[in-house]
Amino acid sequence: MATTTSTSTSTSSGTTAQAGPSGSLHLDNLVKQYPGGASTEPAVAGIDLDIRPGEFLTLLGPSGCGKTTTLRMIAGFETPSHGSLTLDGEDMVALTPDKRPMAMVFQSYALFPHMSVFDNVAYGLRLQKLPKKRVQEEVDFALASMSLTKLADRAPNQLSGGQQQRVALARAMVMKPKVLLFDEPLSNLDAKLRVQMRTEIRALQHKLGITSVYVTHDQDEAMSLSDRIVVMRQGRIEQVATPEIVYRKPASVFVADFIGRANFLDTSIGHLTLHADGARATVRALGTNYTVPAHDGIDASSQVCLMVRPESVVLAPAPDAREVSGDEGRVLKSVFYGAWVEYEIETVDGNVTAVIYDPAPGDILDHGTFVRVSFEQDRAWLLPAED
Ligand SMILES: Nc1ncnc2c1ncn2[C@@H]1O[C@H](COP(=O)(O)OP(=O)(O)OP(=O)(O)O)[C@@H](O)[C@H]1O
Repeated sequence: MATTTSTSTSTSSGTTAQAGPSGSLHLDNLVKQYPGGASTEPAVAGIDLDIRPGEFLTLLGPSGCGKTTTLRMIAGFETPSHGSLTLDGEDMVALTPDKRPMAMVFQSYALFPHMSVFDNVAYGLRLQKLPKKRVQEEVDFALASMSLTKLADRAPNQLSGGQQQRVALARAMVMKPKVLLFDEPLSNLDAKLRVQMRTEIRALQHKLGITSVYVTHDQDEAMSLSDRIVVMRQGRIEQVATPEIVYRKPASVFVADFIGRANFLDTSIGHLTLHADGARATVRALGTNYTVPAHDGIDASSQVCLMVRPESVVLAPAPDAREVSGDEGRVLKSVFYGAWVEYEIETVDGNVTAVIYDPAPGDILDHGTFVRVSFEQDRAWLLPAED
């Protein structure tokens, strides 16, 4: 494990590991119960995950759901109470963090304050007693990759937060780990820098092809960085899928609510059919019948709710409408954000949020305006209802 205090790329036999196309992580029923009494729920309550070589996987979820504990078990900073963890078939649980071919990037950067940028990045390689020339070459390359060459002689306290995090990244990548672990690395940076850094992290990870596990509670970060997202809830996995699937076909109301914004409309199933590309159900919503894609965990008698993302809501003029009924609703609120307008509309099924992108000049609906409200049925998603 490459951190400020230890090194990476050594295997259990103590030999130097070479970076390769491998990096297949397997978590099997991983449990962590912190000491604190039998009634306490485990922090991680049985996680199964196959992380593919070169994959960028993000653990996402609300505070306290067990993301960091899972990452720390992978790193070796926490010992699992139960379950197994292997990397390319080799048991990791038996190995101390310094023996795991992994490197971690922390939220706090964790740089040595008394060392220059160059020495911070060179630290792990020197511990491995690599020849001086090789250390120079490897560090030069890592610094150049992170646009840090000109800052090589500076101390960490002479750098901005973004630059310090770049040094931490360079220090991790120079060790050529099989797995890179990220613990909310961008949380201390301002919003603009976070966006810039995540682009850099993704580009670097693509280039190096190192299996990466990233912890965040920022859904934009998860969506923009990940090959797959693991949404966690109370120590368990709620869904593992690509960002698009997690957004369009969330496994639960919890996931739908956590990722992006959504309207949830109470409805019931009129008819349910199975197709090659999944289930479809006819439902009644906003005074109209729709045929919508449906979660495969529901049957004709399930209690369901319909997820409609705000950008899938369609508004049309309703000049003759005088009250909220059928598909006719009334604008309660409109907020202009420049690239889009957000409306809150009173409908027969409760208040609905609609987002209209690129509104025409002068085309913003006033409070009290009546509109026909519908949605793009292929973009809706029928889910099991949740309390
Ligand atoms: N060292 C510890 N001892 C006891 N309980 C702990 C310890 N570390 C974490 N916990 C508890 O385990 C649960 C999961 O914590 P964890 O830090 O893994 O969550 P998280 O999803 O990373 O949260 P956050 O986003 O706030 O960092 C929480 O209930 C937390 O209070």
